[in-house]
Amino acid sequence: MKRVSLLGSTGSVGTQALDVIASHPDEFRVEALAAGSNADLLLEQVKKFRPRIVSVGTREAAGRIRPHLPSGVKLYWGEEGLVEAAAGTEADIVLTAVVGSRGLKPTLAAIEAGKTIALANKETLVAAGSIVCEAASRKGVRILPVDSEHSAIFQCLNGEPSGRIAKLMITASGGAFRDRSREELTNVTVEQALKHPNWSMGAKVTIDSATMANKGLEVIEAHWLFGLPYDRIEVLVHPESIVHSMVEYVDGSVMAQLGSPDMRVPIQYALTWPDRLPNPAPKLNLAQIGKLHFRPADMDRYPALRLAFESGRAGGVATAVFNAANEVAVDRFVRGELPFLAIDDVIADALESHAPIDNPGLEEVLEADAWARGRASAYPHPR
Ligand SMILES: NC(=O)C1=CN([C@@H]2O[C@H](COP(=O)(O)OP(=O)(O)OC[C@H]3O[C@@H](n4cnc5c(N)ncnc54)[C@H](OP(=O)(O)O)[C@@H]3O)[C@@H](O)[C@H]2O)C=CC1
Ligand SMILES: CC(=O)[C@@H](O)[C@H](O)COP(=O)(O)O
Ligand SMILES: [Mn+2]
Repeated sequence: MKRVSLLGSTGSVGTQALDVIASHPDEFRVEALAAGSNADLLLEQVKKFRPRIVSVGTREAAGRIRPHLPSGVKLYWGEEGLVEAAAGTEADIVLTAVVGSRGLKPTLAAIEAGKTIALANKETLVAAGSIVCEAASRKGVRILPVDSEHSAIFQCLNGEPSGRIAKLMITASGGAFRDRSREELTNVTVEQALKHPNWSMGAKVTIDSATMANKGLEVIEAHWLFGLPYDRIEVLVHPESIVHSMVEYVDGSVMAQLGSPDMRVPIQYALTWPDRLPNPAPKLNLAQIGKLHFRPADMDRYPALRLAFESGRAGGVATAVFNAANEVAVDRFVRGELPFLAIDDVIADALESHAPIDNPGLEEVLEADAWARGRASAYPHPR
């Protein structure tokens, strides 16, 4: 039986992870659940999965949930609560499914405590890939990908050494506005941007899909997970989201992983690896789908993707700046403070004006993240 701590249990990945866990009750036991403010759903989850530790985002949320918790369940809140849920239990594996670079400290704490990481929270690797990977390798801890593309690559690699890989091909749906030109994006609404063509996901990653900042984050995530330079990571627009990514080997052979666009498959694979178990996701019917399409990603159409490659190549704190500026820009777009196209401008502005630092330590990454948040928050509101 694997013992699991789940960070972000009330979100899209979190709830699907609990579906997977509930469908294999003899395989998993939930040690900790951490969420932000959705106290009602968290309480339901606590009653069903009986974790030993629960954490919520704020003191207020803790006050709301406290009177209803079963006896014996320890309650924490805030950044320290996330760290406690990640590292303060007997869990074997920590599934990190919070949004944003707030996942960094708990992930590092879990690694230091020797836990296997099932990583959905890609922003953590983007903000501090070298620090996280150094810690994981020093502690002998595995980071198992949950993100669908990285799970696909992990499955295609199947343990092959990196010397045999020619390149990674990461597929991208093209997001909510893939059939529009850039000129047609001037007045798009939040509601339109939240309509992903293939996946049902949380708001932030759905907006990131529409700008392709998500693919940019995933390119950087792949660089750290699989150790390939950026010129051997390619992005292909694949509108059907059936091929989740591919690996080309040095002999020209290409391995692809296919499946219905359903996150329960990669979530479960990270939890059961190296084993596989039945999964309730709909099975693929290729005869019904008939055709699959691929085209190169246009960096002028999707500046956030170009900026992600540039920040990845620049290294140091540039990717932390890219990520933090994007988080703030998306939040400001969702709150109606900025137009959709300004998201790219906010990221570009932060990257142009940041102070580069090579080989940053954790404090320097956190400072760069905070600086970029301040810069992006002050980016002028259009008249
Ligand atoms: N959704 C998907 O299919 C995929 C997502 N990912 C990645 O996985 C991560 C999660 O995405 P997704 O599930 O869509 O996001 P959601 O927005 O659906 O969920 C986010 C989770 O984080 C919790 N949270 C928010 N603030 C805090 C806080 N301060 N402290 C603790 N928990 C907090 C939320 O709690 P609450 O709701 O209670 O406030 C919620 O449980 C992201 O990094 C995303 O890029 C990767 C691949 C696919
Ligand atoms: C399901 C998943 O992994 C998301 O990150 C997905 O990749 C979003 O789709 P696109 O970014 O390809 O639109
Ligand atoms: Mn993905």
